[in-house]
Amino acid sequence: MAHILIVEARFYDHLNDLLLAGARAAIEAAGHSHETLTVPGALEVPGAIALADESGDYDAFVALGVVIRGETYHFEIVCNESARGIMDLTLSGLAIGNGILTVENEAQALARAEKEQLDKGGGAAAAALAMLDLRTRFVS
Ligand SMILES: Nc1c(NC[C@H](O)[C@H](O)[C@H](O)CO)[nH]c(=O)[nH]c1=O
Ligand SMILES: CC(=O)[C@@H](O)COP(=O)(O)O
Repeated sequence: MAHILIVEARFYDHLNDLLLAGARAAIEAAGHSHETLTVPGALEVPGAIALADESGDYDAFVALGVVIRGETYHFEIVCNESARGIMDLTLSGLAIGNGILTVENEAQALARAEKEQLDKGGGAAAAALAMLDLRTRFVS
């Protein structure tokens, strides 16, 4: 059984609750355990994963959050830099699924966060487990 850390950027409570439900259901359906770490926003997710990995307590990570475009360029920064930070950690060998939504409005976020619709939380958990399988296969 693997132990998964879900790192959630809790910027929109109701949307995160939906993403968490999907991710947790997917992890439990696969027979694994999980715990959740909450950070303020998407920009803090890569650092939190890196710090948590230092503990050696986790086999894989699921990043969750919602970034909704506002009035300024900050949307691009938050989206691109959180994704880049997560990708850098992936390329360093961590098993991570990225379920940070980057959307134009709340309606788009809801459709993607709800388990009964696009279930991006569950999809990110599945991706993390797939990467863990690869890590187990290729890294002794
Ligand atoms: N606007 C959103 C943010 N912004 C906050 C940043 O992620 C970060 O926490 C802040 O800049 C302090 O370092 N974060 C989200 O997750 N979603 C947003 O819509
Ligand atoms: C995605 C964001 O950072 C956003 O919430 C910021 O809004 P604004 O660009 O209107 O300051």
